[in-house]
Amino acid sequence: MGSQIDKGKEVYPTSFEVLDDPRPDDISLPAFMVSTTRGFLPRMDPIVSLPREFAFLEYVLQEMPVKKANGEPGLLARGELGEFILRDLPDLTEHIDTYKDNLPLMNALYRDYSFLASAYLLEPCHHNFIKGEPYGLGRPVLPSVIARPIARCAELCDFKPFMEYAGSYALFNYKLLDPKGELEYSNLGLIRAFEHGLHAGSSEAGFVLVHVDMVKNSGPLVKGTVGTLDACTTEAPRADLNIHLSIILSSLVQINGSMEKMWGRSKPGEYTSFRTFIFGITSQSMFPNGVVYEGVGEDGKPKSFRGESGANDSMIPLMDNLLQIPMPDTPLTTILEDFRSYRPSNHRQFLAWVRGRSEQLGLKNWVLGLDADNEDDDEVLESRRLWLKILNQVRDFRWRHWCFAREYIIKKTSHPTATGGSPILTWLPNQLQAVLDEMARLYEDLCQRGGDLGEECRDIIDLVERQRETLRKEVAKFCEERGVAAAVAA
Ligand code: HEM
Repeated sequence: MGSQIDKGKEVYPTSFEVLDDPRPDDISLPAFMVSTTRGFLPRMDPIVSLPREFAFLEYVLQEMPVKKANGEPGLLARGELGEFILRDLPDLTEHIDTYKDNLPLMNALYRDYSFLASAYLLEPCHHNFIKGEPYGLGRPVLPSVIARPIARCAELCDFKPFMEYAGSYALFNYKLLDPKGELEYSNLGLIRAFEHGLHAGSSEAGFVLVHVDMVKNSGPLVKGTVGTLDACTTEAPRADLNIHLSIILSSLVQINGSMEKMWGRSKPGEYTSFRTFIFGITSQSMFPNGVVYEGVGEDGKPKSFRGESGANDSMIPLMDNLLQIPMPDTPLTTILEDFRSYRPSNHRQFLAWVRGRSEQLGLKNWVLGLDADNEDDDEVLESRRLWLKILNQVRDFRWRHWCFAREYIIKKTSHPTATGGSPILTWLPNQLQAVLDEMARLYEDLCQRGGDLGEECRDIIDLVERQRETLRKEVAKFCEERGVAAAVAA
């Protein structure tokens, strides 16, 4: 990564090395580095076995789930995890430094301690939930036997000392059932779970593994993005740019196709029960005063972190940055920006580089041919169609996502905040609305400039108009029912 461009408040790296070879055996590099082959997945499949010094940690994690791998009820089912940890878990922090040069292993330990931390903090809420009561309060203090080691691993891996989406719950938590087999859905299982996730076919496993299955397709998304940015700086014919845009488009079609399978792989009626364990501290009623990390830091002040959320996945933010999708200046967008810090640092830098580069090059105007009138008209028209179709995939993702939120969460619980701490009724619509607006605005502008964008783009824009109206009505209805101020403009 090169030096930084300071653009107002924002600082962007001026260069970034995307790996072609993810170097899976190199333990000196962080587990998460962006590549054109594995995209945003870790460079290697996640580490499953821990060194012998951590045998007790492994034992607790296997005893912990509501339903253990052998089908018997575990510590969380009996409400005994907290007591067990306080009584029996040794402080293993000193052993971490023995392995500190092995960064993928540090990532595995970070994952494992973050599972233990969330299970410990939220165990009381789980028991309130299964009695049909509100979540009540989580535990306000994380004991030093968890707080010290998670803080150390997180420091070494550059994560927050709390469960994250990529580094822990989702992207570093799958294993190949047949280690010699392929990375394909039928060959995937979870390494760690809270509820029934150690069982194939459970909704908890399906929820996590659909994310993995989608991100598996992100290599071409990365490759197409880099190719598009490069095409803007070379004398290559515009047809080359259109090839890179087509690669992005087909990758997104695959990603959305995989996402659609969520409905069957993780049942809407079963989501809220394992979800209890992935809530964060920030903006949650369960932790009104934050959480004290015993034995960490000098001041003993409570800490607060956002919870695990797909919002910290990097694929859609990559498109937001490349396509320069304008987000409204609202407190909801501030949350979107805050989510940026909950990603592997290499993902963060890549996204910042794409954002800076796209703006610096004036990519949107160039791809859409808005500044020049001496280019090959057919190829420019094709670039415009591809840009709209890529935006349409971002819309498709966010629309489906709104449907997930409606069916898996809003209709099942009145808890007002999502796991990442965003307001459940208004936050996803904030970004979906922004994409719909951008598409409608661009289409109108491009039509005024002349040239036929074709039947497919006309159909896309018809759908955009219908969804804008449906979204507005749905959000208004839910907000009225729950006494929340609607954020999606009429
Ligand atoms: C049953 C399925 C799902 C549910 C119920 C769900 C729920 C949510 C919720 C409530 C949020 C709001 C942020 C927060 O946590 O505070 C969110 C954000 C997000 N989730 Fe999911 N999610 C699901 C599946 C997925 C999948 C499979 C992905 C794939 C990577 C994903 C990626 C995202 C992204 C990118 C955002 C940010 C959206 C934006 O920028 O507009 N989610 N999710």
